[in-house]
Amino acid sequence: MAATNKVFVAIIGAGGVGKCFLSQFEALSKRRPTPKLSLCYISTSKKALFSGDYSVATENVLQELAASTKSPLDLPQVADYLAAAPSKVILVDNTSSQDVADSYPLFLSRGISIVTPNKKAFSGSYKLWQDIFTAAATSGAKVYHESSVGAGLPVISTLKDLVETGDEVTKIEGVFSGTMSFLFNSFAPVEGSGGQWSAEVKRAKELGYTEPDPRDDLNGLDVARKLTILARLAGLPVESPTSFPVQSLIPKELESVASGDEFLQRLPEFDSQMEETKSAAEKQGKVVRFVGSIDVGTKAVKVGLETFDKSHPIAALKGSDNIISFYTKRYGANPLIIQGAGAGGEVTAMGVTSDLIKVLSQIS
Ligand SMILES: NC(=O)C1=CN([C@@H]2O[C@H](COP(=O)(O)OP(=O)(O)OC[C@H]3O[C@@H](n4cnc5c(N)ncnc54)[C@H](OP(=O)(O)O)[C@@H]3O)[C@@H](O)[C@H]2O)C=CC1
Ligand SMILES: N[C@@H](CC=O)C(=O)O
Ligand code: NA
Repeated sequence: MAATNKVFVAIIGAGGVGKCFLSQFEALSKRRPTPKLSLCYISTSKKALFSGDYSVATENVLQELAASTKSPLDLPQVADYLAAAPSKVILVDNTSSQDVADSYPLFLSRGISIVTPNKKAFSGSYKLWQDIFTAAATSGAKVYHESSVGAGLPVISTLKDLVETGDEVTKIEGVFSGTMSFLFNSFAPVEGSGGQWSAEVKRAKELGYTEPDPRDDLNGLDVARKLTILARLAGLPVESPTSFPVQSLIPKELESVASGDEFLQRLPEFDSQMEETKSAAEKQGKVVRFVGSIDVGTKAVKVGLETFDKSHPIAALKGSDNIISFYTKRYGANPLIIQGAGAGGEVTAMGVTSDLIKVLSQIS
């Protein structure tokens, strides 16, 4: 393959993760002069920066974006614009948008590679999953999504390595949500009395751990999406994240509130419900934690609350830590375990940036 001396990068989404990605991208561009990384498009849901000569300055890009009078292009227009670029293009999707995710087959079929922390494409319908990987295989464009599970922790790459080297994954289990980990570690700690449930939820949002709408974490769907992705990579064609049992921590009375903000405002009225769950575990000398598991043999996937002895590694997690155990034929009774921060802008952006580096090494 002829060496490509320039690669264009398009970014959709400039929120908590997107901002951290931008600063990592700028530093990477300085560290790695070849191929030259050139920003050619950036947008939020309301504003965009792009130009006929495919050149967008990275200096003060967030201020320029905020001041821009240009609206984002429609997704098919973005695909046309990027496909006509005079060199290879990598699209970075830093949104949680289903519409953007649904367009991956289009982008990939036009030769545009994708890196993303967005779970929606890989945990939507099984058909979307197949369309994405078929489009990539056909066009040769690459698609990487390490931060869609465990943020920057090497969860997806490890599972792919296990499968591709011929190991047999029998079970995957652990704590897959940075938000849920933070909430239970601070609300029901192994030592001390812990905080107020609703106040901890607000803190998790302020710290950038939650999904844009924190109800997507509390209803268990975020963990269900991650398990759907891992199950599919392990060889189970799970149809969707709602095709197996998922426990929601949304109080019944708040299921139909209109917005995430109203939900957060009213959540303190229901703190007693989580206090009861916590006390029931305490009476048995245990703590409660939100976990998930995939049993590959029986095809059973589940997500919900479980109680743990205080000495259990899951009970002893700190901050937003995830812990993910892979049980495989080669590793036998002692699983391969990955542990560390599972949410937060910088650690998530790190997974996106490292995916970008992987794609660069394959297309340039
Ligand atoms: N936060 C974390 O710790 C982790 C996050 N992730 C994933 O990373 C992604 C980003 O999360 P986060 O940065 O926290 O979310 P934010 O809500 O902070 O940012 C989302 C960004 O995407 C933009 N956006 C949303 N929809 C569209 C659209 N249709 N077109 C263009 N731009 C759009 C928003 O623009 P506007 O502001 O105009 O709405 C905003 O700039 C999500 O998929 C999340 O699941 C994964 C692992 C960990
Ligand atoms: N909201 C998610 C973010 C990472 O995927 C979480 O809390 O784990
Ligand atoms: Na990861």
